[in-house]
Amino acid sequence: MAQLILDNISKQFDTTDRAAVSGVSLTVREGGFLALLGPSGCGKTTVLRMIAGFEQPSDGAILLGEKCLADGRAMVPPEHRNMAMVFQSYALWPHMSVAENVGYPLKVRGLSGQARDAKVREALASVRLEKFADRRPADLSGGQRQRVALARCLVTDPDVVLLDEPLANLDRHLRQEMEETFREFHSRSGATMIYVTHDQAEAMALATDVAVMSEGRLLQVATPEEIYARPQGRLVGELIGQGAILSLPLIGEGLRLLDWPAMRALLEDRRPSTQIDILVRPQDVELAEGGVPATVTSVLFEGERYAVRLSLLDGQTLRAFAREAVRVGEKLHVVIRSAWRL
Ligand SMILES: Nc1ncnc2c1ncn2[C@@H]1O[C@H](COP(=O)(O)OP(=O)(O)OP(=O)(O)O)[C@@H](O)[C@H]1O
Repeated sequence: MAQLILDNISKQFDTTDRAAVSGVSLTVREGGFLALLGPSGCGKTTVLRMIAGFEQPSDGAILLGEKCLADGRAMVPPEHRNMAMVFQSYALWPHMSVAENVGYPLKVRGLSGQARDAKVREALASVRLEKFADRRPADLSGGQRQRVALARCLVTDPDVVLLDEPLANLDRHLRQEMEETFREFHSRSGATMIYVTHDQAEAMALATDVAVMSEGRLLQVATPEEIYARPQGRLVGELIGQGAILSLPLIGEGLRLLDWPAMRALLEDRRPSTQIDILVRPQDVELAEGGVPATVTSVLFEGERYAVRLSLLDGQTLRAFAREAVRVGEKLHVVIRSAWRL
C-alpha cells in the first residue's frame, strides 16, 4: 500500500462549459479515511470516478505511491488498480446468495474451493453477517445489504476503498449503526478509504480527514476537529456546523477567535467600513442579560432543547439553543461567547 496522490487533477466533460473538477490536489495518507464533502454537483463523484478509473482526468495526474494510475495521456484500467467501490444502490446481484455475491470478485480472479470459501466466511464475519450467507439480497434489510456490499469489497484486500454516499438510502437510526460498521471496517481492513458525502455530520463522525469541495474546487482539507474549529472562508463555514454567518465591520487584522468583548465591540460599531464574515455557532449564543438586543423569529422544539432563530437590530440572523421555551416575537438579549472570523 502507499499514499494516494491527486496532483492538480481537472475534468472537463465535452458536453458542459464549466469544468466538473478544477485543479484538485490532495494526498490521502496510507490507511487514512478521507471524507469528500460538498453540496450536490460540486464534483465529488467525478473525483471518485477518476480515482477508480471510470473517468480519465483531462489534466493532472493520479498516483498510488510511485505508480502513475492516470494522467491526461494514459490510464491504468479500473480492474488493475486494486481498488473497490461501494455504491449508494448497493449493486448486489439479486439472483445470487449473500455468499455468492461476496465471493464473486474472487471467482473473477480465478480463486475457487476452500480458499475462496474461507475468504468469504472471513469477510462476512467482519460485517457480522455469517448467519446470512445463504440468503438472497431481497430477503435482507437495507443496512444488511450495505454490509454485504462492504464484505464484497473487503474480500479482495483492496488498497483503496471508494464509497459513494453509501448511507444515503438508509434511515437515520440505521445510518448511525452503519457509521459504526464503517469505522470498524476501516480499522480492521487497514485500507485507505475515500468516502463521498454531502452530510457534514457523517463526514465528521467517520473520517480522519475531511476535504471540502465547492464548484469543482477543493476549499480546505483538514482533520474533523481542525475544520470545525478553524473553517477557512464563508463556503466552508456554511457547510460545517450549524452556524450563522454575520457580516460585521473589519477592525484590524487581529485574532480570528473572538470572545464576547471583541464581538460586542464589532456588533456596536456603527462606522461604515469593509465587512468581514464571522461564524457564530448556536451553542456559543447565550440568551442572557447584558447582551445585545434580539427578537425571536422562530422556535423549534427538539426534545432536549429549543432551537431558536433570532433577528438582531440590523436584521441579521443568529441561531441559539434555549433550555426554556421562548415565544416568537419575544424581545431578549444575547451574549456571543465565542465566534470565528472566516
Ligand atoms: N458524464 C458527465 N457528463 C457531463 N457532465 C457531467 C458528467 N458527470 C458529471 N457531470 C457534471 O459535473 C458536475 C459534477 O458532478 P458530480 O456528479 O461529480 O457532483 P457531486 O458533487 O458528486 O454531486 P451529487 O452529490 O449530486 O452526486 C455536475 O455539474 C454534473 O452535472
